[in-house]
Amino acid sequence: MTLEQDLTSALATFVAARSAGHPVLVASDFDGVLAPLLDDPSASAPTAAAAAALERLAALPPADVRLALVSGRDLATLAQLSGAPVGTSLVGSHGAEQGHVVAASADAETSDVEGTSSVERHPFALTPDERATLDGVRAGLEAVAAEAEGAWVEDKPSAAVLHTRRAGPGAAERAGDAARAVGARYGAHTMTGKDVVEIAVLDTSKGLALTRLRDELGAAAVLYMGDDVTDERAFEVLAPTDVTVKVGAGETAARFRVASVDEAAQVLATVADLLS
Ligand SMILES: O=P(O)(O)OC[C@H]1O[C@H](O[C@H]2O[C@H](CO)[C@@H](O)[C@H](O)[C@H]2O)[C@H](O)[C@@H](O)[C@@H]1O
Repeated sequence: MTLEQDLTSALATFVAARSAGHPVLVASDFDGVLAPLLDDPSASAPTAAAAAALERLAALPPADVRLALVSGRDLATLAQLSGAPVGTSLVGSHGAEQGHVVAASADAETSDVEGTSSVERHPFALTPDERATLDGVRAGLEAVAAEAEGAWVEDKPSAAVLHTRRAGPGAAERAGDAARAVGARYGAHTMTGKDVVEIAVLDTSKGLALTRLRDELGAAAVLYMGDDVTDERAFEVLAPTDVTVKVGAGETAARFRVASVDEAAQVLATVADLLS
């Protein structure tokens, strides 16, 4: 598989931007980019090619390249399902949660399957008001799901998500509208993604999270890949000199597009090649 020439050239320019104290930042969404979309979110996993490319990037000197996953998943689930290598920065819940993968320790909160790595989380807590709002939102979405066969609700630390992938098209649309009405009733923050409506009690975005990460790391340039509407917020904050890649169909602010998760893994492998 070969990437289009313009994208390959942009990746070469991207890696060349690094300088002393200013690594490049390779950041990616998880679902639909590293992992194919599935009916059961708990079964998601990176493709073998994506996992191999992440490992190669993580093994390179941090002075040259830093790695980040920026996801709508809650942080613990993202760490567990992605198997992200030690050194990876993690952004969960669309920016509400942050952490990074470290070598395992005895008091680890979240460990990988082999117990070789764990996640160091930045402190995270809701106020009592936010907690009460989240409880109301969750109950509202449960009521919506009860009326739509196949729909169900995913819990996150700062949000609840109505999933409609397994509902029929008409039922999914009605349930989505009802979920957005729940969000409006509580004055919460509503995000519509692929067969999901997420109602969050914190106002965050992948764009804010990526900007914060870029500043923290002093990144010379950023590569970001995403497939969903929520990734547009990340594409929009990046500069024309950064590399933004939309995976799959749909309108986008990204500079480049690849067709599939396999091509997304190829982008990561190409960056690893260029830096090796
Ligand atoms: O930002 P991402 O890493 O892309 O996470 C976005 C959402 O991913 C999950 O839902 C999506 O993937 C599921 C598994 O393939 C699929 O069933 C669902 O239809 C997709 O929307 C996750 O469950 C959500 O919480 C994330 O926000």
